[in-house]
Parts: sequence; structure tokens; C-alpha cells
Amino acid sequence: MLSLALAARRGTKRTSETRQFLTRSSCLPTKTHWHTLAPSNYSRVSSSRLKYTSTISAAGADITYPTGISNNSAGSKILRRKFHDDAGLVPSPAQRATIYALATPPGKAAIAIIRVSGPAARTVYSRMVRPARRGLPNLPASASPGSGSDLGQPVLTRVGKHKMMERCGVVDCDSGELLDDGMCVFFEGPKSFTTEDTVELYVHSGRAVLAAVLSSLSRVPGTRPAERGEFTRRAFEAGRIDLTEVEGIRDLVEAETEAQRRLAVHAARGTTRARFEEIRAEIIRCLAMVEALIDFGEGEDIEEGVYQQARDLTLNLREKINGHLSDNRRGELVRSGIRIAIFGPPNAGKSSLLNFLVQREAAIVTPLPGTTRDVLELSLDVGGMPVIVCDTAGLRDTTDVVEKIGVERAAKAVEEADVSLCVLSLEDSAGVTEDVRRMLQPSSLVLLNKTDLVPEAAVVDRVQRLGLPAGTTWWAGSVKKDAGMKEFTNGLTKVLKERFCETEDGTEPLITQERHRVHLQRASEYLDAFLETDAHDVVLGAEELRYAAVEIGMVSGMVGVEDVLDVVFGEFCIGK
Ligand SMILES: Nc1nc2c(ncn2[C@@H]2O[C@H](COP(=O)(O)OP(=O)(O)OP(=O)(O)O)[C@@H](O)[C@H]2O)c(=O)[nH]1
Ligand SMILES: [Mg+2]
Repeated sequence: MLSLALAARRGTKRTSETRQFLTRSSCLPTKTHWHTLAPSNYSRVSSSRLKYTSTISAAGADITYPTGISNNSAGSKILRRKFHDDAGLVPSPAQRATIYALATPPGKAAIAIIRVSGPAARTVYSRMVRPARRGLPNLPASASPGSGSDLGQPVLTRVGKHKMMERCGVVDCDSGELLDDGMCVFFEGPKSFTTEDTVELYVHSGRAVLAAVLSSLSRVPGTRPAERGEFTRRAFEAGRIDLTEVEGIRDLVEAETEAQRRLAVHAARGTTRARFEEIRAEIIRCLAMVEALIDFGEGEDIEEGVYQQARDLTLNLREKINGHLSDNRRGELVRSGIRIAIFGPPNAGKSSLLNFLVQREAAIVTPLPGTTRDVLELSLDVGGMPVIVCDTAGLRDTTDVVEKIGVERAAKAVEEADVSLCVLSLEDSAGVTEDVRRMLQPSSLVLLNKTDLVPEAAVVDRVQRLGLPAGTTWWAGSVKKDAGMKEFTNGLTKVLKERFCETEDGTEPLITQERHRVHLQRASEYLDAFLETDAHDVVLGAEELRYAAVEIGMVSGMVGVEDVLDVVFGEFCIGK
């Protein structure tokens, strides 16, 4: 079996892109962020050592930092960036800023948590925290106003034990006045979420307490309020988490249903990243084989059949990726909500069903056909899944201008829905009208309503007379009398779970964001392109595989995702 080490032997012939794949394929420690830089970014300062600089964007400013160089086990050159121990560096403004924010919702509550992250966190600790073990909390501040570094650079102060919660007085940074009796935790960088020194203050959540603490924080030199998602962004930029984990954290905060929570926690814990990484590692394996062929050619140093082996691997991989792509958009729908459009003839009980589902009188219900004119959308939780249910106007030919528009909107809502749910009245002898039949799909679900108005013995006969398409999933019941509705809701939950939650192998869906789908789709196309190349055209084939790997790398944010960062972090709340 060919290894990356074999491919790495090519050293000088290798393009910078290939080098990037090799270095990224290594198992990297989380505390160290690895960058591969284009050759133009470094200059030789001695024969044995290269000096690199790299620039990253953070909080709207560019940070330039020097990086060392070392060798990985495969022998390829990799660059190593260390955090927090480059004592001689002058930090850029973005690095100097120490951010703070209320991490809990504002308002009266037992406890509020205020997070502070950055080099001035130590100053904040020394000027605003009076640990109970050090005596009375209302002693004057030990650091006089303006002491420490006005630039917010780290100052050597005594701080609490790393990760240990301690009882303390929270005092004003200037006057030393006691603001609240609370708790505090100090996280010493890089062993913190952001990799920076971090202080978390636990105080009583009262308007005046929070105002006083936040005001004091704003007066500590080098601090400023955090922007949306800025703590998480710092963690991402420091290499603590990747972009799928960032998305997972955001979704965890937003999760309202059990299915959303489950999906988000997997992403936040790195399972999604690992699954994408597995795919990328497979592509790199194929790439290494093809590149070895470019260097040595089959039959010389390399066993026969390597090209075929790479093709077979790619075929399997493409099938796997396509399997994820044809997943009914399960993951995305669990995040955004499954849209169910209720449709059917007038007076069938559609609005009654909506009210039953949301358990309140949300829609107007009258015995007059044509009551509902517009589309009414409501969110609800069906068996842990987020659902957006839409009530629509009854479908019929009408000369009423307003109702006509309502019918058109109903048709559009059904078209755009993930699930269409038809409500028919068993009392209605007209059966399935032409308007309704046009919209019935094999995947449509049907509720045959008003069983209470039909003699029990006649129900089966009535159902048969409706002439529903074969294979239609249907339930019969009475919304008004709440008869058979338990079976209906259980059945609906089961269908939704089958269609949108469960995968064949029982794993959570891989794609949870449109962004993931786009990159996977492109990767699949590059794999197709590789499979179309000729065995004699391995150079072109290798290029296609390289592009496929880059696409997958973009999902985790390893490669070129600057343009999506603002979008992702913009959806965060402040304090996360
Ligand atoms: N007996 C009986 N009446 C029902 C049942 N479900 C709904 N109804 C009644 O049927 C009438 C029409 O109900 P709606 O929910 O407004 O029907 P709709 O399909 O929304 O009607 P449009 O908005 O006109 O399209 C109302 O008087 C309801 O009380 C049921 O299960 N049994
Ligand atoms: Mg209605």
C-alpha cells in the first residue's frame, strides 16, 4: 500500500497545493494551528532555517505573525504557528483587544455570566476580582487605576487557579467598590475556548448589577464589547475548532427541538468534521497513488494495478458522496424546519386540523366553504422535529377575486412544501375533485376527516369510493371529535422520521447546511472528471482529485472560506 510518505518523497517537484494536502492530512494537535504558505510568503534568512510570515484576518484587522518551520513525520515541510508563547511579538490591534460580553440573556434571573477573553483578562481579574480567600471583598483594588498595560498587553498578576471556580467579590476596577458577591473562573490561555486568557464572572442577573459590571469592564484598558460570535470566531481562528464545529455550536444555541439538538451536538463535538475528514483522507489516498505514478510509473518502483486501485477507490467514494447528496435534504430540513402544506377542497376541515396540531384557535373555522383565503404558517414540534405547517385556501373554481388568489397561493405552497397533506371530508360525496387530484402526489399524505358524520359501517365503502391513488398513505378520523387523531399524529411522526431523520445505517445525516451540499456536489463532479480521464493522463487526473480534496477541505474551513465566515458568525448571538 502506498503511503503519503511515498508521495512526499517528491519534495521539489511538488506544487504548493500538494504540500498543503500532505500537511493537512497529518493528525494535528488541537493546541497548535498549522498553516501552509505559498512560497512567495517566505524568505530565506539562513541556509538551515526559513523565516515565514503569515497574515490572517481577525475582527476586521489583519494580523501578521512570524511562523517557524519544522518537518512532519512524512518529511514534508510544514509551518508551525504557536500561540501565546511568542513573548517578543508586538500584537496587532486586533490581537490586543480584550473582548467582553454578557453570555446569558439580559434580564432578571438568578445568575448572569460575563465572559472576558484576551490579553487584558489578567488585568480584569486583578482589578475586578477579590477572591474570598484573600480577605474581605470590599478592599480597595490592588491595582491602581491605569496600572498594568494601557495597551492591554498581558501583565503579570496573580490570577485564580486555572479552571477553578472561586467565590469572590466583583468590584469596580477604579474605586474598588463592591459591585456584587459572585463567583469567578480563570482559564489560562491557551487552555481556554478562545485559546486566550479568559475570565468568567458569575454575578446576580439584575439590571443594575450587570450595568455596573459591564461599565467597569469597559474602563479596563484594552477592553471592548464583543461582536456577534466573536468568542467562537477567535476559537476558530486559533484552530481550536473547525467550521463544522462552529456551525454546530451556533445550531446548539438555536436548537428548539430534540432532532435539532441531536444534530447540532454531533457537529459541535466534531463528529461532522471527522466524517468529512474521512472523505478527504480517502481522496488524498487516491491522489497519493496517482502522484506516485506520475513520479515513478507503474512497473518501476510501484506494483502493478495502482491506477486501477485508485479508480476503484474513487468509484466507491463517489457512490458514498452521492448517497449523502441524495438524502432528501434531511439534515438541512431538521435545521430549518420541515414544511407541511395542508391542502384539499373547501370545508374539509383543513383549518380545524391546523388548530388541532398547534393546540389553539390560530385559524378561523366556519361552516362556510371558502373561509380561508391566505396561507397561514405556524411552527410546531412534531415528535422532536421542527415543522412549519401551512394552512391553505380550499381548492375550487371560483370567480371571487380574493379567493382565486388564495387558491393560486395554495397551489404554490403545496409545490414548495416538503410534505403535502391532503384533507378530505368523508361526508362529501363529490370524492376527490379534479383540482385536488392534480395536486395529489404518490408521496402525499391524506387525512380522511369527519368520520363522525359517516356511519361506522360505511367508512370503508366511502374510502374506496374516493378512489385515492394506489399506495397513498392515509388515516381516517374526526378532527372535531378527536377520534382517530392519535393514530394520525403517531403516523405522521413516523413518516416524518422515516423521510427526514433516520438514515439507512442509523447515523445522523452528514449534510446539515446548504454550504456542505455545494462543496460535496462539486467534489463529486471532480471525482467524475477524474474517472473520465485516461490512464495515460494521470497528471490531469491528479489535478481533478486535488480539486475534490480542496472542496471537502472547504467544509471544515481548512481552505479558503473567508467569504463565508461573516455569514456564519453573523448568525451568532453576542457572548458566544
Ligand atoms: N362534524 C365534523 N365537523 C368538522 C370536522 N372537522 C371540521 N369540521 C367542521 O367543518 C367546517 C369547516 O371546517 P374548516 O376547518 O373551516 O374547513 P376548511 O377546510 O379549512 O375550509 P376552507 O377554509 O373553507 O377551505 C367547520 O364548521 C368545522 O367545525 C369533523 O371532524 N367533524
Ligand atoms: Mg380553512
